[in-house]
Amino acid sequence: MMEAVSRPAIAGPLLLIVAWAVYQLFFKPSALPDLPIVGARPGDWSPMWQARLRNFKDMKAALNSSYAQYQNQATILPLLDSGNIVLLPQSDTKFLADQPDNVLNMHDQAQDSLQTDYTTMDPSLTHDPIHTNIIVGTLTKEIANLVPGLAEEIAYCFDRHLGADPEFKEIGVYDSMQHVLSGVTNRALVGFPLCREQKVLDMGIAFAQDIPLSSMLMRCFPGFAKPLVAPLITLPNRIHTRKFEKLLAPEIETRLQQCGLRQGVQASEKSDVPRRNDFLQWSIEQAKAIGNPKNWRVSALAQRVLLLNFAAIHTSTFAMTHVLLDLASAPPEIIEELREEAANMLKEHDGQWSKRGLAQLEKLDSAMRESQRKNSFVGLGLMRKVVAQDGVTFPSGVHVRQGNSVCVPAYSVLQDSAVYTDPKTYKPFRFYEARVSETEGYVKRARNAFPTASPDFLGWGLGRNACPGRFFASNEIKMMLAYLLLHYDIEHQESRPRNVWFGMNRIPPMKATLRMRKRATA
Ligand code: HEM
Repeated sequence: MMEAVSRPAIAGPLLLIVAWAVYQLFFKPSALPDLPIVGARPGDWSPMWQARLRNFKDMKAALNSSYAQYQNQATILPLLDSGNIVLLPQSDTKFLADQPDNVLNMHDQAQDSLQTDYTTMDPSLTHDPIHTNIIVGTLTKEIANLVPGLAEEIAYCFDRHLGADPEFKEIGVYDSMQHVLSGVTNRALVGFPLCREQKVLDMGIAFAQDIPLSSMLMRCFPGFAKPLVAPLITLPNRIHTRKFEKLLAPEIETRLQQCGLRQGVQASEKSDVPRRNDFLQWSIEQAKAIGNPKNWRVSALAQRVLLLNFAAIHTSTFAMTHVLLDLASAPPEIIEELREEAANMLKEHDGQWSKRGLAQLEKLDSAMRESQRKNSFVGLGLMRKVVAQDGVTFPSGVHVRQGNSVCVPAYSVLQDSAVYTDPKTYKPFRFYEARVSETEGYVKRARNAFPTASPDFLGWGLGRNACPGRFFASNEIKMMLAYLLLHYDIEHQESRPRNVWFGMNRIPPMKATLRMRKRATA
């Protein structure tokens, strides 16, 4: 062993790596402002590194102690896999959300956090995120037209994944909701019948799982080592992407031909070609309108669908899992009240699901928002990279230099008794009651609706980069929940299983189960 290490070919690079690590640890000049370090203790030999380890072990304690000790002051939050982040006080939230992309940049930050230059197969797609424009514009506008198809898919998926057993049986909440959401979401992304192809859905779910895992591993390596380790770490991402492309290719080719985007084939004028109304179709039309052939490559179109599977499926599955666990352990009359609200709405609309009908489910909307308040996966809000050459001075007085990352407390505000009374209790009608007491019209009432992003509620982000899929997600989840409550009984739970922290995010207990049975009447 020692003999091998003493060979110049091994000793040379080894020495370089050790020198680099020592420099990074002890001698590199800090670009960070001089602020209290969350997790550091007097007498630490390397406050940043020891704080990183402590914060990694107990993120909740780190956020709680920072918020309690330094509520009106910025701090440094050292994280094991994401470096040292400047945690600004909540009072800086609005300023942060209002800054343009050339001052504070969300995409640069996401590139760092998700390592998209390595974890996605075609990084040019995330550098030119035109799919986000479709989500902000077309998807949101088309919700009303999509609702009937989504309702059909919800019935199909619940039947498939929860079954029709009249006896109570144990259901893995996270897994079953992930499968249902994958089917329902892909109805809007790729349409019927592709959304019923299990292999398509499996690849979407697998890719959505690859990104967090591979990005976490990639973040552990210094820049120079990333290209060396990436081929191994991201092998599953590549396999799932290629399989997904292959599965979608025939459908994409057909649609490209219909749109006249294949040489020698005229756009189809035939009236028997059904008008598709899904994300894939909008992407092809968008590509045609932009006029750049790189956007209508089969791989580009398929990978944009895959990116949205990543953005949509985990987040919505978390939300659905949380609200089911919350409702199962709330007093049983809550479910009865929500069921009655849904049944009355459907009766009023001749048994048909519609966007207008869904908007009437204000109690259910409130139960969903309250569940997000209690459980949102967003531990740190509005994570942005400082890109302005001269850095940024925040209203709280701290100056942060270019290249550093900033964020504001999200979890801590959602749990703050000065903002939300009795924050530890799940109060399903908290926001409904606030909506009912808002006397000044639509805008104020909308403030308490599930998809509303606000400085006190950062579960969707805030400002120009706030989640563009939130209106779709909120209708989709609401319809799923209403359907589930109307068609299934959920056995009451004495206590709610606890959430877990995964890095800086909070996630539901993945293995939690609930007992459910199909109801005789709906
Ligand atoms: C309950 C479900 C969801 C939650 C809680 C959620 C939450 C979020 C959050 C916190 C962000 C970052 C915002 C920021 O940093 O300011 C985000 C971004 C994003 N979300 Fe969602 N999301 C959900 C569902 C969806 C769905 C269904 C879609 C698409 C159909 C979607 C598409 C996106 C996209 C494309 C971005 C990036 C926006 C950009 O690049 O500016 N999300 N989401």
